[in-house]
Amino acid sequence: MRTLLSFLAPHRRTLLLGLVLGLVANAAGLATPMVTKWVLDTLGSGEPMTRPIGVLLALVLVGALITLWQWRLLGTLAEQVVLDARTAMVGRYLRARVGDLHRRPSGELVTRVTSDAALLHEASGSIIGLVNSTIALLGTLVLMGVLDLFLLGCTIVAVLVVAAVMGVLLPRIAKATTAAQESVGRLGGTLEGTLRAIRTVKASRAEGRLGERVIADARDTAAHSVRAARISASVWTVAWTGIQLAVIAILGIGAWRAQRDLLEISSLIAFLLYAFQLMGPISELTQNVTALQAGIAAAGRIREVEAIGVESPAAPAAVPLPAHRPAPDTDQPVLAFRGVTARYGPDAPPAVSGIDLEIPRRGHTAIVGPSGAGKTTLFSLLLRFLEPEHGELLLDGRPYAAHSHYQVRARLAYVEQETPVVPGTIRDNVRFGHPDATEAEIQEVLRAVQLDEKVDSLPEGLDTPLASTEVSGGQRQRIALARAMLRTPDVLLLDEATAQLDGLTEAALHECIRQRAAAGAVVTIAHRLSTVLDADRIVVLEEGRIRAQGTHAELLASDELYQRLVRALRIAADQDVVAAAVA
Ligand SMILES: Nc1ncnc2c1ncn2[C@@H]1O[C@H](COP(=O)(O)OP(=O)(O)OP(=O)(O)O)[C@@H](O)[C@H]1O
Repeated sequence: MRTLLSFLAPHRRTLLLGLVLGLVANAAGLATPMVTKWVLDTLGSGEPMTRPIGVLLALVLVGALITLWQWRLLGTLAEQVVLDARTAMVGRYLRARVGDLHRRPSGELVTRVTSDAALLHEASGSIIGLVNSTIALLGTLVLMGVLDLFLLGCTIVAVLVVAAVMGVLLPRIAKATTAAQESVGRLGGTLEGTLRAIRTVKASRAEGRLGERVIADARDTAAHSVRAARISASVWTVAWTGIQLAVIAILGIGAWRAQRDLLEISSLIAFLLYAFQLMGPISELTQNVTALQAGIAAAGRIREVEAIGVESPAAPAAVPLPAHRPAPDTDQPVLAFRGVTARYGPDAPPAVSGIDLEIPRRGHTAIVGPSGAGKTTLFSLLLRFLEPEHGELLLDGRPYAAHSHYQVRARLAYVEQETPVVPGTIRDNVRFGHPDATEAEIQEVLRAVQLDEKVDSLPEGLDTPLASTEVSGGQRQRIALARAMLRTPDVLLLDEATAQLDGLTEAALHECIRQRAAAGAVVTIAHRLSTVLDADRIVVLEEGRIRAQGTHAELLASDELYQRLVRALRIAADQDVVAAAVA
C-alpha cells in the first residue's frame, strides 16, 4: 500500500480535487430521493411543483457534470501514474548493472513495464473511489435513518451480511490476481527466451516442448484469472441479492408501517429509492477494493525493480571528460589492472584472481586461454560491467573509481562476439556511439570494413532499416566493427567471433585491427590463429590467472598451454581452409 501511495504522492493535489468532486457528486445523488419526497409531498398540498422539480433537474445536471469532470481528471491522472511508473522502470533498467539485469529473464522485466504498470491505472483512482463510496454508503444510511429508523435496522442487517461475505471473498480475489500477474511475468520470460533462440528451438525440434512450457504459464494465468472472475461473480450475486431481499423486506415492512400511519408513503418511496441506490456504493466499493488489491500487488512487483543495482549515479551528460589526458606518445599504459580479483556473486568462486596487466597505448594485445579461463571477465572489468572485489583498474594511470562509467566507456569501443544490431537503420547502427557523426565519417568507416559497396547497392542506402534476421553474421560483424571504428577510440576491445567468418569479413577485421593498432590500443579475445599471429603481445589466461605473457615466438618456445592452444587453433584454421576449398 505504501508503495502504491508513493506512486500517487506527486499527484496529491489532483487526487484531492478528485475527492472533492466525488463528494459533491455524492451529495447531489444523496439529495435526489429527499427532493423526490418533496415533489411527492407537494402533491395535493396546493404548493407549486415547479420548485422541487427544478431542484431535482438541477441536481441531476450538476451531478452529471461534476461526475464527468471527476472521471476525466482521474482518468488522466491514472495514465500519468502509469507513465511515471514506466518511465522510472525503463530508466532503472538502462542504468542497471549488467550482472544484476542478466540475473532476471528479460521477458519478465518487460512484463513489469507493460502489464504490471497498466494495473496501476485502475488502482490509482481506487483510493478516491473507496473514500467516495464509503461516504456515499454512510450518507445513504444516515438519510435512511432520518426517514425511518425501523426500516434502517432491516437495511443494516442486509448490509452487514453483504460486508461479511465480501470480507471473506475479496482477499481471495487479490490472491488470485497476484498469482495471475506472476504467471504472466513467467510467461513473458519463457516466451522472450524462446523467440530469441527460435533457430535453435526449431533445429532441435523443441517447438512442442517449449510451446507447452509457455502455454502452461498462460494456462496458469487463465486459471488464476478464472478463479478471480468466479469469486467476483459470487461477490456480485451476494451483494445484488442481499440488496434485492432488503428492498423486498423494506417494501413489506414499510407498507405495513404505512398502513398503521407510522410512515408516510412519500418517505417509504424515498426510502426505497435510497435502498436501490445502495447498490451503487456497494458495487463501487467492491470494484475499488479489487482494483486496489491488484494495484498493490503490481506496485510491489514494480518496486522490486528498485532492488536492481544501478551504476554510478552521475548524470552522463553532466560529467565532463577529465582534462588530464596524457600525450599519445607517453610510455604510461592506457589501461592497467593492479592485483584485480573479481567474482560474479558473493558465493561464487573468483572468475579472475590477482590480475596484473598493462595495456600499452599502442599495439595489439591478444588474450588467449581455454574456455572459462576469464577472458570475457577481463573485458567486463575493463568496460565496468563488473567491479573488482580486490585491486583496481587504471585508465591513464588514474583509478577507475576517479572516473564515471560514462567517462571510462567514452574512451573504449567494444565489439561483442554476438555483435547485435540495434533497432533502426544502417546509419543508426553505425553512429550508435556517436549520434552526431557526419556523413563523411560514416562513409569512411564503411569503406574500412568493406561495406560501402553493399550499402550503395541498397535502394535506401544508409537509411535501410535493419532487423537482425535480415543481416548475415559477417555483415553484422562488419557493421559492429564500423560502429566501433567511428571517431577512432583510444582502445578497441574486440571479442572475436568463434564462428567461421567469410573471407571478406575476416580481411576487413584484420585490416581494422592493424590500422587501429598502429595508432592506438587494440585488445582482442582471440579465437583465430591469424589474430594471434597478428598480435604484438599475447596474454595467456588459465583458471582466472595470467599464466604467461609475451610474443608468439616467445610463448611458443616457453609455454606448454600456449603450444596446445596454438595447436588447436591451427587445426581449426586448417579445417577452415579445407572447408573453403570444398566450398
Ligand atoms: N554471468 C556470470 N555469472 C556467474 N559466473 C560467470 C558469469 N560469467 C562467467 N562466469 C564464470 O566466470 C569464469 C570465467 O568466465 P569467462 O566467461 O570470463 O571465461 P572465458 O575465458 O571468456 O570463456 P569462453 O572462452 O568460454 O567465453 C567461469 O568460471 C564462468 O563460469
